[in-house]
Amino acid sequence: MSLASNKMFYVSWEAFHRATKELARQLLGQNFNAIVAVSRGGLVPAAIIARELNIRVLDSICIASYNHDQQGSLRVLKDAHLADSEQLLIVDDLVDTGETAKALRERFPKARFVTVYAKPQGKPLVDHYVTDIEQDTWIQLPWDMELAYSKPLVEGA
Ligand SMILES: O=P(O)(O)OC[C@H]1O[C@H](OP(=O)(O)OP(=O)(O)O)[C@H](O)[C@@H]1O
Ligand SMILES: Nc1nc2[nH]cnc2c(=O)[nH]1
Ligand SMILES: [Mg+2]
Repeated sequence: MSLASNKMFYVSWEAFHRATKELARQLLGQNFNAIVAVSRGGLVPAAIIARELNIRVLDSICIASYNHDQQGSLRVLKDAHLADSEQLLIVDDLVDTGETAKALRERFPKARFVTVYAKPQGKPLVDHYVTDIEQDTWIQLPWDMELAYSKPLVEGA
């Protein structure tokens, strides 16, 4: 989707931390021994989950497919070196069309794949997620935003 739809879901750092901790809670007891973070968006939730589940082994796979909100062809810029296994957890911030998730499923068929946010098209590809987001809504993540002055309502838009 594109920002042209105007529907936004704004996520604060606190909300992102809370949702990611909830994701970690869902994973408790599953005995993961390593994490692959899907860079860049998956780096922050991967660090939070690693802390909550006391996982000390992390690697990254660097994938780019969007230039801001425009989806392009998917490029793997750097692969991960950890072996595929059922104890391996793949972490990304969100799943949208599912194209990134599909590539990860092919690369790591045995691993579990989790995201914090999921839109309907990508949802069937994740093992766990926390928050449903409509397909036509753009998720604004905290690292892409800054605090800004907001005009009082009486001054009009
Ligand atoms: O389900 P999809 O339609 O494939 O979209 C999901 C992917 O898009 C974003 O990454 P992006 O490619 O923008 O790179 P980034 O993580 O570096 O921001 C997001 O972090 C997911 O990895
Ligand atoms: N920040 C952000 N990145 C995305 N990549 C694919 N979909 C999205 C989205 O809704 N928000
Ligand atoms: Mg990403």
